[in-house]
Amino acid sequence: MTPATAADAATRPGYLRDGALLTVEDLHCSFKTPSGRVSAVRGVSFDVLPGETLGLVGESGCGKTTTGRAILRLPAAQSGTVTFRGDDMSTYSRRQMLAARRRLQMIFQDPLSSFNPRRKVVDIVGEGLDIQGVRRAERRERISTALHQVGMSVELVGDRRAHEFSGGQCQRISIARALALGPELIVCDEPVASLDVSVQARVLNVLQDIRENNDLSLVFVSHDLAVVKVMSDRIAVMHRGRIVEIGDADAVYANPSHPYTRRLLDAVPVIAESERRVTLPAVSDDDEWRTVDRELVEVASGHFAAIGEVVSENVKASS
Ligand SMILES: Nc1ncnc2c1ncn2[C@@H]1O[C@H](COP(=O)(O)OP(=O)(O)OP(=O)(O)O)[C@@H](O)[C@H]1O
Repeated sequence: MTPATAADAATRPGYLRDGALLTVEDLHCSFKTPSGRVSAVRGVSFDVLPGETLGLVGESGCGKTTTGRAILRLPAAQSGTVTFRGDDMSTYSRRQMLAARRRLQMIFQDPLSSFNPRRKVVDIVGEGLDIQGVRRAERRERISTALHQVGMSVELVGDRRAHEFSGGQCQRISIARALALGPELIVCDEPVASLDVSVQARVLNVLQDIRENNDLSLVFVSHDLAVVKVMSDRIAVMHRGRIVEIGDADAVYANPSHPYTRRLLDAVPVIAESERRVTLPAVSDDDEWRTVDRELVEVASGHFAAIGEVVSENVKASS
């Protein structure tokens, strides 16, 4: 996106790039509370290229979730612009916003709070398709493909109710629901934070696979810099409603410029290259044993010793 005027060019942060799929500029969000207005997001700007993952990281309460939700107007920001494929969505009507949901989706931290656990899996995954008025045959096909992409079979799980599944499986169902519409970008809000340690890596793997296979862009929100680093091409570090540092994930990791980023990094464990690949057990009947990046397991858990024990036990049991 090119600035329209000289004044725009002067105020536009230099790190925003031409050709971005999503551009967020000078976003401000606040909430009315009994004790006054809380300013949650204070002038946040970033962009995401096609196929790129931007990690949005920072401590609890710094405004990550509010930023992620504002992209989809859940709720809308007080001011600022969100541009998708060159279109300023801040000016969209409800109808236009509904249509945009085909291209922009969101995955929430707790899957069970984002769908009715008593519904059948096919109906949960088909929710967005129903809202968009997708025809029956195409609906069936899309649900089947989306479930397949998260490692589930519509024949095996389609007619079962969501409450019959584990937390990790429910998160995979919610990923399938987002995928069914064929989005170009998904905002993932702490997608593994509510999951058991051993399941987190599997869900992160599913996200990486679908991202690669669908050439998807992700905005990946997490309080855990290590998880974000594994998932992201680029990282934006948020502190008290502002982005204090943004850049290439490896560069931010190797050479953080902000003291707050350095503080976050100090909490991240380091893993030797030789110990990187491990095999994880299946977590459900339709899963297979799978070799994953140990860093994913480790950073997802933050408790490497515990995971190491589980992994070696399972490796032993299988040999
Ligand atoms: N609906 C709301 N009403 C009032 N205040 C809110 C609301 N949502 C968020 N806030 C406040 O806005 C600030 C940013 O919250 P937000 O949830 O975006 O942060 P976060 O970085 O995602 O933290 P967490 O990971 O804990 O959710 C916090 O001070 C929070 O208390």
